[in-house]
Formats: sequence, structure tokens, C-alpha cells
Amino acid sequence: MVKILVATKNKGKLKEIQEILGDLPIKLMPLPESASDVEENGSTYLENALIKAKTYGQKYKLITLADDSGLEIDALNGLPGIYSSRYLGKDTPFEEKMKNILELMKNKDNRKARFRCISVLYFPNEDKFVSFEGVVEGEILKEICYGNSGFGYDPIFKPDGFDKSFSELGTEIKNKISHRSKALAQVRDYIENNLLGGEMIEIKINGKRLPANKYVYSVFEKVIYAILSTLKDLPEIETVEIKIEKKEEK
Ligand SMILES: O=c1[nH]c(=O)c2ncn([C@@H]3O[C@H](COP(=O)(O)OP(=O)(O)OP(=O)(O)O)[C@@H](O)[C@H]3O)c2[nH]1
Ligand SMILES: [Mg+2]
Repeated sequence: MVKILVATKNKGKLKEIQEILGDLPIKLMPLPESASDVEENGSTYLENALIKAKTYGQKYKLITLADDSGLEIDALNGLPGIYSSRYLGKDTPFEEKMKNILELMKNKDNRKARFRCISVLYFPNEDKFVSFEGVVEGEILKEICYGNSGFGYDPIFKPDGFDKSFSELGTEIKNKISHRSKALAQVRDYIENNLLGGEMIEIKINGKRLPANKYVYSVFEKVIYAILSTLKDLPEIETVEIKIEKKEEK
């Protein structure tokens, strides 16, 4: 089974990654408690994500997933941005960081903000990586709104289209719309199409390729076969072609 090291020391992030990718037939390995810290001294999210992915990937010799993320507030010129974790000092409690931000935002009408996440999948054997970006737009609330879930700045961020903080909305909604879930949806596609074995299915109707030409689990193939065998009896459908290619797991 494909093993992927999840290179984060943030338990909230780890939990979200496990929830979002947990149904894939892969083994997600957390960092050992003893893993040493790395200095995230890059000047972009990508550089920082790569520092984490490469350091731990090379150390533990496993395909490694890391992300670097941050909260960008327009009225504060994009801060805390890549400094989100280090803002007011890495060990300062988030309650204090959030109170400070709310104070700076006290008289600001423009409360637009976004969370950005860059996820990196690093392959130590080839010293190669792929990266993906996810963004969720929203606003900074006027007060701290704690709910039952989330971490970091979640209690002061309200995503567009909702009237509650990320923390109040709960894990299920956050994991559908968050910056991390958008980046991880692309990681999922990459894993499904490049690392997993199984069958690749390609479907053509009247010679036109359907967009759903991707790795599918065999139960879906059977459903697709059943639908297509019904479709092919309709007059406007002349040909239905299905190609299934066996792929070895990497
Ligand atoms: O309210 C939040 N909801 C989120 O969904 C979220 N995602 C990131 N962040 C914050 O932005 C910084 C990222 O820094 P970061 O990517 O370096 O992570 P980190 O240092 O916490 O862990 P690691 O993965 O580096 O080990 C950290 O302060 C996080 O708390 C979030 N805050
Ligand atoms: Mg960090």
C-alpha cells in the first residue's frame, strides 16, 4: 500500500488532512513525536511547504505531503500571511493573536480576507515535487466566535456565503469549502491518477470522450457499464466504447 508521510506538527491540520484524504486506499503516516522542528524561513508559501516536505521526506524516505498556509487580510496589507504561524511569536496563544488582529481591525470597513494553502507532495527517490493551491475568500468578524471545532484563526474568519465563523461551522462544512480542502482535492486527483493501481476507465459515446475518464473503483465500473448498456439502445447514440486499462500501484 502507498505510504504518505504527513509532514505537519499542527494537530488541527493533521486531523483535517486525515479526514479529507482518509478514504483513499493509502496509509497516511503522521510525523513521529520526536521529529525535530524545521525553520520555515522561505519567502513564499511554496518555499516553506517545500522546506517541510523535503526535510522530512528525505529523513524518513517516504513520499511526503506538507502544506504551508496563512490568513491574508486586505486592510493589513495581506498580513499575517506567510507569518501567520509566527505572528507575535510562534508560542503566543491564538487567542492573543486574534485579539491583536481585531484591535488592528477595529475601525476598518474593509474586512475582506482569505485563507490560502499550498500543498506539496514530494518524492524523495526522484527529488521531485508537485504543488497545488487552494483559497477560500471571506471576512474578519468583529469578535472571536468560538465553536466546537477548527484551530488557529478559525474563530475570527467567516467564509463568504455563510454567517458563522469557520470554528462554529464545524468540521464537515469547513472540510468541504476550506483552502486546505481545495488544495487537497487536487492532491487526491494526483494520487488517484498517478500513484494508485487499479483500472483506468475511458468512455466514448458517438466517438466523443466523456470527461469522467479517470481512475475508478471497480464498483463504479459496474454501475457505468449498466448505465451505458441502457443508453446504447437510444436512437441518437450510435456507438458506446469503453476502454479499461489496468495500472500497477507505484
Ligand atoms: O484558523 C485557521 N484555520 C486554518 O484552516 C488554517 N490553516 C492555517 N492556519 C494558520 O496559519 C498558520 C500556518 O502556518 P503553517 O502552514 O506553517 O502551519 P503550522 O506552523 O501551524 O504547522 P506545520 O504544518 O508548519 O507544522 C498557522 O498559524 C495556522 O494556525 C489556519 N488557521
Ligand atoms: Mg509552520
